[in-house]
Amino acid sequence: MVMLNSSTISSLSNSFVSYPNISLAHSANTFQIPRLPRRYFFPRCEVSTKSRTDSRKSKRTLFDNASNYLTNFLSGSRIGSMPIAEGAVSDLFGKPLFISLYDWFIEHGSVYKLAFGPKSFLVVSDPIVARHILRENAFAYDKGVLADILEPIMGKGLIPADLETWKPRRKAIVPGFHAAFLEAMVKVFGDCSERTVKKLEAMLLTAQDDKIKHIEMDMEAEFSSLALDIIGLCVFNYDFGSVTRESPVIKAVYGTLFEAEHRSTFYIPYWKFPLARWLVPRQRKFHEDLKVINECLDNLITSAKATRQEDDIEALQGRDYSQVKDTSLLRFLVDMKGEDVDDKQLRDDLMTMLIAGHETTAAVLTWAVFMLAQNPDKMVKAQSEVDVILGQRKPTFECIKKLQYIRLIIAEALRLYPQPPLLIRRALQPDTLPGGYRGDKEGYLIPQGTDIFISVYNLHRSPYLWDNPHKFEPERFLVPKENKDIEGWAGFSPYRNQGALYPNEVISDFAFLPFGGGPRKCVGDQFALMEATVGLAMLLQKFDLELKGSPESVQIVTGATIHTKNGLWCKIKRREGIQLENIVS
Ligand code: HEM
Repeated sequence: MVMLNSSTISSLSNSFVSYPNISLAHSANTFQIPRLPRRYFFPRCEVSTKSRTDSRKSKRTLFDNASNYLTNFLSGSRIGSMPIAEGAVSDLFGKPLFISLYDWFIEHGSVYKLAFGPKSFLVVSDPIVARHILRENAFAYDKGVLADILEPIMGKGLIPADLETWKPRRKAIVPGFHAAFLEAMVKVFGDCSERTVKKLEAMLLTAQDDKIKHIEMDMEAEFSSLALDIIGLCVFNYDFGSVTRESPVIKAVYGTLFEAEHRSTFYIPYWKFPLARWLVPRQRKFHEDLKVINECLDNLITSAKATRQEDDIEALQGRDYSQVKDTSLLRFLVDMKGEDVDDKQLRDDLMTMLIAGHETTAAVLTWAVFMLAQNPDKMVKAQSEVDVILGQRKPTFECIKKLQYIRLIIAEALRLYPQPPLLIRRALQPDTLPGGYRGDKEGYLIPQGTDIFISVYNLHRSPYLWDNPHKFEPERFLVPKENKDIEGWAGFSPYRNQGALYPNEVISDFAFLPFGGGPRKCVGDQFALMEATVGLAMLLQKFDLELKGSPESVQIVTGATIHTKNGLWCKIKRREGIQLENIVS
């Protein structure tokens, strides 16, 4: 998934959006975008622990109130009465945008307007408003600037697709993630995770020869390879084998991901300049990478179409999924239609899955290990569960159902580090947002073209919705959160009472929405959750993990996902008494 950060905010103002000027609440000293020194034009922002000054508060003057009033009057809407976080651009640098948005959420409330220069953005950290935008009035919004960034890479794939393209494609793709398919995919998750485990084991054995008891590994890089292999096999039945080797296709995939990330974090939409693709070296490389992947995907599509499996088609049409031999999504999409699917559309769909499903899952595993390493008691608890449920076996679908604590660790990692931390929408028509739980109870009328960030990060760490919001407590999902104060929010019911394997946005009434919600909710949610559960369980089955340095030394950067600046370096030891060679299916 691709998210926006500070500099993309600026690129929004750079023209590809036609947006009514809904805020006049900036003054000369806050409108600094054009004067940014060049050093700010870098793609990533590091977290800074430096506390923010309160200077903005004092800048809220009569002028603000007047401009609020004027905006209100001019737009004929109530948006002007919304609290405003007005920014000096410098506020946004030195830490990721989503962290700044959290500070402003605490200061200004759960729906506020972020005014930068001539642009305003609504920042939503309210479950009732999020539910309205994502579910109740979902088709009144599109993906706004996100679609502009992703379209050159994903074409008309599901994420950037306009509503007309999206509807039939979503209908075609969703059955490919049917429970019976997922059950079959669990085997792929186990086989791929086993490769990672064996790689670590082989390195440990070599180290042992030199009397070294542990190895030091960047687990973020390992999870990235693991997730790439899994997505390749499950989506288009292609074995990248990236855990153990490099190839031009793998390099091209990483190159493309890097470019997607760079675009999401750069000030100027440079890829839109007419000659950029020939003149700018990184653009040339990007187009070469894209060509390599597209050729690979085209070959896979041609081959899938040429080898249509009659039995599989019958089984698919009779919904007898257990009889289907090739469970990859590509096979499903080709066979299910029973007729030629437009190759370009198919390629866009596959490319979207590749990008949407790769880094996101790798990031969940990364942050789960990061948190576990700081909570050794919880690591021991998780390992005990793995020992009891799995012993020395690889997980099956039935085992996943029993690995409750591992599942909750994955959910808790997603709560603390949602991927992406912001969801992006643009109003296609005027809309009335419901009243939030803090601030204005009457809600706001927003004009067409309003750009919105739904801050999943803020919702997941909201002190109004969670006890100890910043603490790693997987057990929290077992306890109901009674709601006495927030009108219109149903509160939180324990996930297991609802028959769900994992907590979700429904049981938390949009307080926990790691996969979004409503019609454009992630199609791969169960896939990703099970994949992460299997990967984590198999790692803990064999190894103890410790952070190599202090937790503070693991710096956060944002791009496509929340990830680390220099990797998640861990010390890895084999667990006492565990013999890796004994893994059985
Ligand atoms: C932990 C891993 C993952 C996370 C956290 C995640 C998160 C999300 C989120 C938040 C959205 C909604 C975006 C929005 O509303 O703007 C989304 C959409 C989507 N995701 Fe995922 N995702 C993950 C894994 C996957 C996987 C494994 C796949 C496919 C194999 C996938 C495919 C998609 C697609 C196609 C969409 C667009 C759905 C639509 O617009 O209809 N995701 N994802």
